[in-house]
Formats: sequence, structure tokens, C-alpha cells
Amino acid sequence: MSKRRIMVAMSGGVDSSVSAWRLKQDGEDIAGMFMKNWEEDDRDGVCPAEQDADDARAVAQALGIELHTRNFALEYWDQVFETFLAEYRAGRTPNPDILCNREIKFRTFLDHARDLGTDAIATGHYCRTEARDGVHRLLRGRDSNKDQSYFLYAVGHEQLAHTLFPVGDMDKGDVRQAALDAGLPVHDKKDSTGICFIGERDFNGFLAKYVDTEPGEIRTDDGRVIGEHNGLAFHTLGQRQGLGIGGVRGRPDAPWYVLHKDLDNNILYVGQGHDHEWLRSTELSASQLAWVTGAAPQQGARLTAKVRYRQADQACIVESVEGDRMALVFDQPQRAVTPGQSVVLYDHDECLGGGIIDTMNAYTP
Ligand SMILES: Nc1ncnc2c1ncn2[C@@H]1O[C@H](COP(=O)(O)OP(=O)(O)OP(=O)(O)O)[C@@H](O)[C@H]1O
Repeated sequence: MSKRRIMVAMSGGVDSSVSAWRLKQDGEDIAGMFMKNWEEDDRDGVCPAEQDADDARAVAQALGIELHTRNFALEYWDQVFETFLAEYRAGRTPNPDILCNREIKFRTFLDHARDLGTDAIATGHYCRTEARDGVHRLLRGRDSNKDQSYFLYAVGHEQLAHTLFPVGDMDKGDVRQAALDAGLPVHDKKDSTGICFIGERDFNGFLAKYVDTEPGEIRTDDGRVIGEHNGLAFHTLGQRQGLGIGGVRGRPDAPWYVLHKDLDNNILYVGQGHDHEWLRSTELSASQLAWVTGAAPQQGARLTAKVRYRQADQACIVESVEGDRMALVFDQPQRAVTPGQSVVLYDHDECLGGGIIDTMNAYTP
């Protein structure tokens, strides 16, 4: 049997670099691909993507493998960024990394890798897969601190069958150590943070270029108008900073939190108290459902869920799944369940899939 060929998605970061190195150590026949998914605009001369491409090139050279580069900026714009903007325009808070995984890394990239005659792809995500009864399942990464299965819930088993996660069984510390031991030039490179196309720059300034917003009233939970917001899109439920208002009523220093966005009337409701009761939901509904194996969980199933990345597992019950709509009930109230974000379901270590949050039962004025 001829040896399989693997295309490693190489970002120039430490995780994908160690992924490539591990596969090479295992004697696999590998090549790398760097994707450019965003055309640079006005980052004051700083061009992180160029630096990343250089890093990917340096790692490929150190490993003695071929590096392909592809520009998927058009695909990214159409399939990720347009949806991202549409969600913000609708007053919701999207997660573009989840869409990027589904549409770009595990579709466009996978297709390109196949066109180049490779049999599988590899990425540096902290996840694992397991084939059971011939169907590939998605498991959490072994390093619970770095687990990225939340971002991959919308990738199906057909794609996972052709995917390797070489660092999914490693701790981040061991990955960095491996990079150092292997002499990879990126061993001490900083982890990337934030949304990839925005990077470190001002988020609201970026968004304002694409989304028209109207100023409107800021009201307190007891109905007083205490200021003006600059556009509901710039505010996220549960968010603390950036309201530009002082304290009132004997609690001048207590921080304010976004409690509710009244989209019909363009009013931002705020209140004092991180765990304000208006932010608490015990139920939510979600749509745009995606199940890794293709099978939805049973009604009544007791599972755990995350309504945001890095949240601890929350016990819940699947109240209903009908067509493309699911309702969940949580054992404990959840803070700041946010429309547009994803709810992801787990059965112990297995990530089953999830959907995009539409409504929750937090109090609304
Ligand atoms: N520009 C890119 N080109 C090729 N592959 C990429 C690119 N960006 C991300 N990837 C792939 O997706 C994986 C997860 O991306 P993410 O942005 O979460 O990076 P990360 O966890 O910081 O990993 P890394 O340390 O490899 O950058 C990467 O490990 C890599 O395999």
C-alpha cells in the first residue's frame, strides 16, 4: 500500500508547527499549507499575516517540507465575514472562528488539500477524534485548559475522518517544550488572541466601518435614562466596560453591566451587579444545529453544555429537538446567554455538536 500524504495547516504558530514536526517524526509524508484569509487593510504598517507566513516558511524549512500558500480571502469574506456582519447588524454577537472552521479550514482547505492529492489534513487544534462503529467522533483535547472542541462542533464526521490533530493528546507546556527541543524557530511565539482578522486592534472602530449604528438611550433596570449609547452593535450582554457612564444612587463606584438590548426601540438596558438577575437564564433555544455524527441527541438526554468558550461544563437536559430547533434547560441559571453565540453539547468527553443561540428566558423589560 502506498504511504498516505498529509497536508498540515501551518499558521506559523507553535501548535501547528509541532503538529507538523510530530507527523514528520512518525515518518509520515507531509507538506504544509499557509492560508491567507484576510487582505490587510490599515494596520499602520504592521502586517501580522506576513510575519505568520514567514514563520510558517521558516518552520517548513527547518523540517525540510514543502510549504504551499493559498489565498482564501474571497471565500472567507463570502462565507464567514458576511455572516459575521449580518449577525452584528441584527444585534447579535457571532463567533466567526466557528464559521471559519466549518467553511474554510474543514471545507475550502480540505478540498484544496485533496486536489493536491493528499489523503488527510492535520491542524494544531487541541481536540481528538475516535472512530466508533465506523463513525468519527470529536473528543475534547487532553489539555482541558486548551481544549478547542467548542470551536469545532460544526465540523462533521466526514471531515473528521480525514483529519488529524497531532497535539490533541498533549498539554500546551509539552507542545512548547517539544518545539524548543526540536529547534523550531517559533517555540516561544506568543499565542494568537482575539478574532483573527481584527487581531489586536480596536474592535468597535473596526466594526463601525462595516455596520451602521444609531445612538440611543441607555436606561437603568429601574427605567431611568442615564446616558446615550453609540450603537447597540458595540455592546454585548453581560459586558462591563465601555458604557461611559458614572455610577448613581449611593453606589457610585459599582460597575455597570449590559443587561438587555431592546433592538426594536434601540435602547440599552444596564444595571449594577455582575450577576444581576436580568442576566440569568435557565432555558435557551438554538437553531442552525450541527451534529458531528449527524444524529441529534434524544429528547430528555442529560448532557453538559457550554454557552461560551472556556465556560465550565453546565449540566442540562435536552427539552426538545425538532427540525432545526432545540430547547435546553439548565440545572443552574446561566449568566449572559447571548444570541448569536454557540451552545455546544457534550456527553462526557465527546463533543456532540450544538447550535446558535436565538432566545433565552432571562427577564426582559
Ligand atoms: N493562516 C493559517 N494557515 C494555515 N493554517 C492555519 C492558519 N490559521 C490557523 N490555522 C490552523 O488552524 C489551527 C488552529 O488555529 P488557531 O487560530 O486556533 O491557532 P492556534 O491555536 O494559535 O494554533 P497555532 O499555534 O498553530 O497558531 C492551527 O493550529 C492551524 O493548524
